[in-house]
Amino acid sequence: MIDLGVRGLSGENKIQLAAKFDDFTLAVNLDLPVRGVSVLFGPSGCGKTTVLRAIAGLAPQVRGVVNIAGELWQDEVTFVPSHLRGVGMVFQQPSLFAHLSVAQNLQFGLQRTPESQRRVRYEQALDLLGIAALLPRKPAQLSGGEQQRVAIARALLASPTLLLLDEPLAALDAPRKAELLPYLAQLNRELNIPMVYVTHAMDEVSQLADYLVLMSAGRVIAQGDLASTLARPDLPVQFAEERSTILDTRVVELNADFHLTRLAFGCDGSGGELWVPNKQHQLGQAQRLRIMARDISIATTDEAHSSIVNRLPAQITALLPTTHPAHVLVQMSVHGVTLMAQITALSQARLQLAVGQTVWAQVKAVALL
Ligand SMILES: Nc1ncnc2c1ncn2[C@@H]1O[C@H](COP(=O)(O)OP(=O)(O)OP(=O)(O)O)[C@@H](O)[C@H]1O
Repeated sequence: MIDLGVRGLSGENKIQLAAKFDDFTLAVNLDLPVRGVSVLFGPSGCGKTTVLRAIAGLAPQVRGVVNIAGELWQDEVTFVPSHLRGVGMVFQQPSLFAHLSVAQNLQFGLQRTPESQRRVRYEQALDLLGIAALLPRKPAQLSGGEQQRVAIARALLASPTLLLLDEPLAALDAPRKAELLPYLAQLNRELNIPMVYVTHAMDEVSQLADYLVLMSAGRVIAQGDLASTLARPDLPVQFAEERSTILDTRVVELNADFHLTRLAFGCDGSGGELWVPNKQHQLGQAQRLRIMARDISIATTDEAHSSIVNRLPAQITALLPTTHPAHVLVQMSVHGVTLMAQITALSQARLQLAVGQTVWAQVKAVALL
């Protein structure tokens, strides 16, 4: 028997799963927040879909405990059937009813939940996913991205307790994907429906996740809130390239002369500022950024003649080893906001960096999310 280690189930979204297939063993223990987007991220075949299917009640061969929002869906003696779990599912392929119009497909979702229990209004779903103009069309008359938006709206209209999304953007080309991502981010902000989202695309993770679960070979390698999980110095080698700082910033200046936008971050925007290329920004707008640890270099003086625009005064708070001995992680505080740079141990020695020292963090590239 597989030891599930089912102990101390105190939180509301506790998921402990175990399964043994031919050459694959799953043993995961998840503690997901009851709000926001939890992303399961990992390489192909690591077990993400199996976890999602088990949460949905579609993988009876996976044993364990599924306890969502205080409701026990599965344990050693209980197995609530899938249709009674109140989950919405969105897959890689939109799976709309081809013979029905968009409006009829949406009605199908709506009718799954009695009126008194509906938490998502029809107009709200149309609006959130921008599909009002598509209502009379049949799925064959929609682009892949439009079909997926309809599929998401249909799932939402059933007012699920939990929305499960299995690589919903994987079948789309880059422009369609870029078109759909903001809709997903908006759903998270506007609706109080927690989502578990499976992907192996890091751009989706950093744009959507509140909580991140890193999986490898049927196991959970790390889990926690997005920013602190991506910043962990002990990320195993297969995730080390993803090490980064996530910054929530606000647009404070639009510079037309150089086509740049100035972003402020930290408490009340007083933590520091970064210039990024213009991208239809609006003053006051919130903007999430991802800065890869390898894209920050360090100088011990203010290199006024450097071409790097973004130089932030910072204090070193920790020097940490990584999984590769050639590299060192330099953790720094910029007015209380933590930034992380990955440099070589050689540079650390040459610059004689030490905890407490004031340095200049030079940001080479910033990904706007
Ligand atoms: N019912 C099953 N019987 C046998 N093996 C299974 C079963 N379900 C899943 N597996 C195996 O479990 C492993 C994990 O599969 P899963 O689809 O969960 O991975 P994944 O991380 O979602 O991969 P991908 O990103 O490619 O979709 C695979 O090796 C798969 O073949």
